[in-house]
Amino acid sequence: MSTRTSWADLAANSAAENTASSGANGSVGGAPNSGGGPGRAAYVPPHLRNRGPSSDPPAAAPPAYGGPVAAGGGGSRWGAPRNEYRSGYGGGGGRGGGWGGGRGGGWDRGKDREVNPFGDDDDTEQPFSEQENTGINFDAYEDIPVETSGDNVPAPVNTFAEIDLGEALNQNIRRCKYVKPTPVQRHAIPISLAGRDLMACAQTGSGKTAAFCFPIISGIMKMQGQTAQRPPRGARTVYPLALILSPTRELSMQIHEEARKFAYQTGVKVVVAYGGAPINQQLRELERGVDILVATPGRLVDLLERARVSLQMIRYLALDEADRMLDMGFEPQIRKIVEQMDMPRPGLRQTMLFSATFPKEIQRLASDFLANYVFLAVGRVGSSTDLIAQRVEFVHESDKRSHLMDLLHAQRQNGVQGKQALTLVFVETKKGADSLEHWLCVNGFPATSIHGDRTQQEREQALRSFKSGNTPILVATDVAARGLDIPHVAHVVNFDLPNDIDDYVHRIGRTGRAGKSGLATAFFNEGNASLARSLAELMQESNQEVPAWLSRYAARASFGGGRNRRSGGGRFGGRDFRRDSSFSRGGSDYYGGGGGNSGGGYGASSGYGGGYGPGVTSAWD
Ligand SMILES: Nc1ncnc2c1ncn2[C@@H]1O[C@H](COP(=O)(O)OP(=O)(O)OP(=O)(O)O)[C@@H](O)[C@H]1O
Repeated sequence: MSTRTSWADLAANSAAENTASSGANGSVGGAPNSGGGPGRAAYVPPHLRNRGPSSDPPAAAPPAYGGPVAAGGGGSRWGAPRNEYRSGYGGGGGRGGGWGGGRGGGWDRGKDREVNPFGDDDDTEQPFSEQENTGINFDAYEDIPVETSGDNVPAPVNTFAEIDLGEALNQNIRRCKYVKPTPVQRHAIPISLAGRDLMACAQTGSGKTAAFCFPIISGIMKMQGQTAQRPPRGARTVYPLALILSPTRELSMQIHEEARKFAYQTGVKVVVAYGGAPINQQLRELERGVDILVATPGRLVDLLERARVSLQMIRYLALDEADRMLDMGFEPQIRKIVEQMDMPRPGLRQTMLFSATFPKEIQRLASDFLANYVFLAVGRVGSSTDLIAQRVEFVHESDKRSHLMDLLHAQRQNGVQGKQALTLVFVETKKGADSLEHWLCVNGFPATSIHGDRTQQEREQALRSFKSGNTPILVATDVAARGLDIPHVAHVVNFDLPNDIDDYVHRIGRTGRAGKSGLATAFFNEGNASLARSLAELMQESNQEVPAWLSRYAARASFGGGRNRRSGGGRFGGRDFRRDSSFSRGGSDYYGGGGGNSGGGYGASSGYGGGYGPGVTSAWD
């Protein structure tokens, strides 16, 4: 295909950038440019993997992905078992509500034993100006338009130093080598610190996790000097002060890892609970004390029903991937957690919703959870970043495998100094993932897979192996589409395109993160006609070259009324649904009319919950 040369160049550039700073990725280097060279883990075909105990030794190596629960074996990081709420910890630190508590107060006894999540025990302080997060190109974000709406929106800041986050947290920000806030952080952090509810939409990879973690950690640090009222206490019930919900186990683990770094030596304890892992270990970890609970909805409901967690003391609620959390698949569970248990009402708690996409219908649903909130959009709602070069190639279903092989061969040839760039390949079904993985391995391309039919241990092992470069190709269903921050992913291939353009945005967002560039290639054929228009629009908006044939598909399509209209309307501005006078329930430009779009409307699209039959992507936990 004529795009081949330019594709290869792009892949090489993207790979170069994504491997340039791969000091932490040393295990990649063993087999220069080789797919299946010596030293690779022995390949086990998918059909043999679920038999008997997994060949993966549990937590044999320091897990790149959390293993926070399994890693608890060394005893409590916090020393003596903690009480569950703030008052139990003050211990008379007695500095009042100010920052004294950040370093002082009754927490010191536990801090000494806290595992250092940075692994840099020398603790050398660096000023903000003398460090950098390697490879971050902040200029890439400078021109992005920002829109806020709501009453009395607090002003943005330009530096972390301007924000009163507390010294212990500031030190962790320096340890993370975050020199200055990303645009979403510049706006969202002051809004949250001012106590306002927030619905925030910002591009993939632009630092949303820190944007909701910093104010939560900082707020809890401020509470440390205060005396909270003890709730009437069940035998072993714990009372977190903050709850962060996310749709997948791996994303919850990742948020936990991040939050633990940000909270290091602040005295704020972060615990994670997710399905597929033994609940007893999670219960033990909770019993040692929890300020911030990161969880997937299913496991949290379980904990609530066992009365092991109470939400009575929640002051902060954050929904990451909030549009996903409120679509038809998850909404009932989220409503149960937020509205039907003992969580304080909107206004009595602070609620933050974050995502890269926010369809208006979901915005409307989400507003039930918020009080007098600020709407923040960094870039257009649901847009993708220009940092990702997007390619769409017309590939018949029967040619997809050989086409993928061509891409991978080209990529191998352009591999940079023996370091193979990571490639993430999205497919529609779990069976499809297994079979493509098998085929790739048989053909000399070490691959692994992640999907809902694999055990949690297998999922985590697959991610570790991918991240380390041992298996530089990961075949995934949508379970890996959102939120995962995997360094060095140079190329995302949409082997099967999703039905929903927002899913496409999240998938390609696994590359081109934190100012780095990336490449996304999609295989398009007649079966994807319903996506043509929104895809062409998205590409145009992100300054990508739209192939003429795709424009023809887009023009031909009378699919405009369906779900695949771009999130939030067609121009910058007016994307807060409260501003859109034409918006009303059931009459939105998203769900009305329908046109013959197979992906259109609730229920029909795989992106919207229902119908998880065997072999069908059921990505969510
Ligand atoms: N201020 C900062 N300076 C440098 N790097 C940052 C900064 N903030 C975040 N990062 C890094 O940027 C990367 C992406 O951040 P994050 O995972 O929070 O993105 P996101 O917006 O949540 O993406 P997604 O929409 O895919 O979930 C992470 O590796 C994070 O450590």
